[in-house]
Amino acid sequence: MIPYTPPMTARRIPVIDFADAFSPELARREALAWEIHKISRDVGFFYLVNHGVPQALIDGQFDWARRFFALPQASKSAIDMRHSASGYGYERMGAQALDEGSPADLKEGFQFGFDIAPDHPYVLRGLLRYGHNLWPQDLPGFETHSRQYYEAVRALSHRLLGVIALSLEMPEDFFTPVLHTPIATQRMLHYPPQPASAQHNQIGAGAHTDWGLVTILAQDAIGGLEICNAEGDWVSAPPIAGSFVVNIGDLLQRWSNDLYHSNAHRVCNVGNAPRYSLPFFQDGDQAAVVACLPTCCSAERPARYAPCTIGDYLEMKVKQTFGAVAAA
Ligand SMILES: O=C(O)CCC(=O)C(=O)O
Ligand SMILES: [Fe+2]
Repeated sequence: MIPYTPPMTARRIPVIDFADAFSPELARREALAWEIHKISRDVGFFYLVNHGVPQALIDGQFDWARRFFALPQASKSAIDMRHSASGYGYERMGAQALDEGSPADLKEGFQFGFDIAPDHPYVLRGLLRYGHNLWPQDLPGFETHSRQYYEAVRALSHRLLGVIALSLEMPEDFFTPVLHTPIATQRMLHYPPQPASAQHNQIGAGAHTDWGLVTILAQDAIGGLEICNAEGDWVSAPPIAGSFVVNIGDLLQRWSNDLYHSNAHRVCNVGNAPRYSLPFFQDGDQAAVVACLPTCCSAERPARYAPCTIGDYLEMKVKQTFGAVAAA
């Protein structure tokens, strides 16, 4: 059992060396898990270095992001996510308000997901984020490279969730069945410099928590990501070359009975140059039920949430953050 203690206040986001995750020695993986345990109970955000994803692959994906967003608006609009039965494709500027009730975010995006057979029951049932990827017609090579990047980061998410399972005193393979047919979404985001005409509280990405299990974010050298710590202070997460920024999502917070924190964060691009980022969201299988882990509850600390499926939770969040803007 992991007894509850209140979160501490982070002033800066810690850097985790992930090399030991690849060690054949369980004791090394467990020591790493303990580091992740402490951070996840505190700020729920960390930088990951020595993560095993080749830098050339990351740099290449940023190059493709710049090329994609430089396409004519008509090419991007032709694959608008509203044309995809599961919400993949191009997200036009102002389509989403991540901070519910705030003005629309000052970002445009592109998202794609798990490559699943078109006759898979999840696709036939029209479930959110299964199948129906949309790719631009006039950007040869984009899909191939994006798929390579996706598979490398997806593999990293599996290893990370193995360590996270250990960190919660669960078997290392606890999440494996949940990762077989996942909602796993790669987003590519473009934030123009914050315009003088922005409305009150209108920024690149409004304050929000991430919804899934873990997020693995590559950010370029521009900066602008900020994270809310346990005291409610916003601390910046400046770019660190070669790192990913990893954070715990809402579903893991629920699974761990609030032991781990899915912390709010936001983006404001205050400089003069455009900012690009590549967040990957590992959310797990829509059918998986998220119910308090046995290691995270006790008579003194009963389960705080009713069990829910991953699919139901994500569908609610999509409606909240896209619905409000679409209706406006
Ligand atoms: O662009 C970033 O750095 C963060 C984006 C983000 O928080 C999100 O898409 O959930
Ligand atoms: Fe986020």
